[in-house]
Amino acid sequence: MELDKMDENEWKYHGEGNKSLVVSHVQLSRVLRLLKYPAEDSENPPQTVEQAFRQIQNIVDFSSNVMSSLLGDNFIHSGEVVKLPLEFVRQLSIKVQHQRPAWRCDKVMDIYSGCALCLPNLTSPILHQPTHTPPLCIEIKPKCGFLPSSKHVSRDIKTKVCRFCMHQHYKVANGKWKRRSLYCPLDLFSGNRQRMHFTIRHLIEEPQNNFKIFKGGQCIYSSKEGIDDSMDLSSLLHHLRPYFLYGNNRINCHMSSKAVFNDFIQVLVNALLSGGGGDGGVVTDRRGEGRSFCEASHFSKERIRHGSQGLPSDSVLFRTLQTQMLDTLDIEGLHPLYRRVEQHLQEFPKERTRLQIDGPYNEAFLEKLQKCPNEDDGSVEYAAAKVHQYRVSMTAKDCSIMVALVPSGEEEEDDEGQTHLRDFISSRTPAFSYSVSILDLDPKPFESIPRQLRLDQKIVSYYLKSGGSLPRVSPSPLPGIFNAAEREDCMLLFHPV
Ligand SMILES: O=P(O)(O)O[C@@H]1[C@@H](OP(=O)(O)O)[C@H](OP(=O)(O)O)[C@H](O)[C@H](OP(=O)(O)O)[C@H]1OP(=O)(O)O
Ligand SMILES: Nc1ncnc2c1ncn2[C@@H]1O[C@H](COP(=O)(O)OP(=O)(O)OP(=O)(O)O)[C@@H](O)[C@H]1O
Repeated sequence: MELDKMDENEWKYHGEGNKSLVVSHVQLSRVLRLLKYPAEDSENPPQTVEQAFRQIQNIVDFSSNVMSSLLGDNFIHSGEVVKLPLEFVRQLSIKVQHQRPAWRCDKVMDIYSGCALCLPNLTSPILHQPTHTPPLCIEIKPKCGFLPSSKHVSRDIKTKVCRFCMHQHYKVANGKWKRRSLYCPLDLFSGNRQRMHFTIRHLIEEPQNNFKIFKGGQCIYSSKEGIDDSMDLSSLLHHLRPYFLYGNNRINCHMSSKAVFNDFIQVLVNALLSGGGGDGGVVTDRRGEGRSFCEASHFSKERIRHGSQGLPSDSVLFRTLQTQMLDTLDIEGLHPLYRRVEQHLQEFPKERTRLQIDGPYNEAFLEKLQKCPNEDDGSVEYAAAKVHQYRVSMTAKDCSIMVALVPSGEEEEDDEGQTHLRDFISSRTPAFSYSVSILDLDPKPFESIPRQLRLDQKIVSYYLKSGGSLPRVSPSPLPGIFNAAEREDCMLLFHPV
């Protein structure tokens, strides 16, 4: 890729979140992640070129020096900052505009700085030959997987119902989504295959911004407001079926929809529980079962046939959960420490640098949060270290996991000669090679803490006010594939491995 000869025709819209817009190269396995600004700032860039460059370099440093050490560097691709020709960026912005979802257009792409983050395209991890089956990539934004146990938590409900499940009520009431998702992160992070299987079905039913599927680098399944969901599911089934025809099925070409989805979910669960992130231990997640069950989950505990195995300590889910759990005080216990730092900075603004409030995100930063004492000694250093820990946990609560699956025997080297696809998932289901990555590991700003407290209060009060603690009704729009009987007894669909 020659940066001085960039051609917008070689790039296409790939996706976006709240802060960045991503374009992918039509041939190379590369993406560019560009910053976004509020639309009202579109006439005047809110930061200088140097500031934009620093912001993206901070993202790279935070990912490679801090998050990678906590999550396992084999899951992380930090990328590099690139400086692009401004004309290319402007043409690109015009080209992608009509493909952007309307609800994301309150922000515009940064066309002023020319700075971007260049990353491997995790949705097309290998340069597959057209004759080979394209890889399937599944992106999950799992959100917070534990219930707080901090003594600072003022509302009992927070220790019983997880933040995601409570937040769903608030999001639907505010019109962010039309329907509640019945996905529960505590089920996904449980390590119990039945619970994981059950909750992934709910991700498929109502993906919102938590679930996407790519085939050969193209998004084939995601939340699309206004589109008939059952049509979307039929089309997904059409895409998935060829991957799951095996043994006798390959010969007679028949497999029920239910069996296709079951096998797909089973392969995904296997990949999520497989190792790759570190020391290779077997099972070390010792959370008490009581604390790891959300009372709003639709999965009933009585259904558990096999006791929870916990998460393998080198799995992506274990590493993500451990990092999320650096939030030991809950936002309610953290906020007074944030105020202590804030007041200190008002008095001594130059201390911002020494306390590394905005970075640099280097080894010293990592050491500060890892060596933070257990007891509060009243110092600003203690408060800053707890805030650092909390911000790292926020990143882990908001990141996404990408699982790439390639039917076995089709793994190849990528354009850098690296073989990302490792191990082998083989059981009664078809065999896949896989790779697991974590994306969106940006540092959360220091200033985001007060917003976190306000949002927490709003979510909890709305949940209590709206009677959200009542048993949840299942509003399935998808008869035929996920019908009521299936939901009632997901156990019938689950094949233990
Ligand atoms: O606060 P939350 O839990 O709603 O998370 C925000 C996400 O909303 P979600 O609930 O996942 O739909 C939100 O995602 P969406 O824009 O809703 O897709 C962002 O990821 C936001 O992070 P940032 O401000 O862009 O760095 C996220 O904000 P942070 O809390 O990570 O700052
Ligand atoms: N390296 C990558 N390879 C392939 N696709 C990617 C990559 N990075 C991001 N994407 C895609 O682009 C989308 C938006 O990227 P990302 O989540 O980083 O944006 P964001 O604005 O930081 O999100 P958020 O709303 O969580 O703040 C992702 O959901 C993913 O589908």
